[in-house]
Amino acid sequence: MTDREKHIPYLRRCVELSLLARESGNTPFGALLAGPDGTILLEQGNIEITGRNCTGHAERTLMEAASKRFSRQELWNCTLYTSAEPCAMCAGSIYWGNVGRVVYGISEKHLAELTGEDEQNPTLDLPCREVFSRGRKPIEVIGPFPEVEEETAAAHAGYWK
Ligand SMILES: Nc1ccnc(=O)[nH]1
Repeated sequence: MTDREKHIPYLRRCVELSLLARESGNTPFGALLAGPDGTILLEQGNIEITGRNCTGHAERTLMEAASKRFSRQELWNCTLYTSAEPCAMCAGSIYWGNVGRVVYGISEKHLAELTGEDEQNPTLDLPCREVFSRGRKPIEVIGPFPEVEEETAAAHAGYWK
């Protein structure tokens, strides 16, 4: 198995989490935190609607939980997996939370095509690599993954107006 292939089961789990979020009345996004040995430490779906919280994106909510549970040094050796590329807010929380690696399924550009003109997700056009490039530490970013594009997009099918 190549290093790239090792990420795919985690991204598939993020898609499952995105579907669970959708079933629970939220937008279809899911994220998880994996430790240095690949153990899944935390899982999180989007909670912005049921939580009535505009910052309830899956990744930012995951980072809040992660920073309560783990030290900054521990988080630097962890990987945040997410169904869709983190927005600028979530990239900020990953940066401040000190997670060293991000792996995502579909790009923000692709997400913008899926969400279209829907006011509920006015997708930003600011790739997370650009956000991290203005920072003071080298956060590794891997994505998009064409291998999971279809199933990730399927979790959004019929959701956005
Ligand atoms: N990548 C994401 C975009 C929008 N909402 C989320 O929870 N996650």
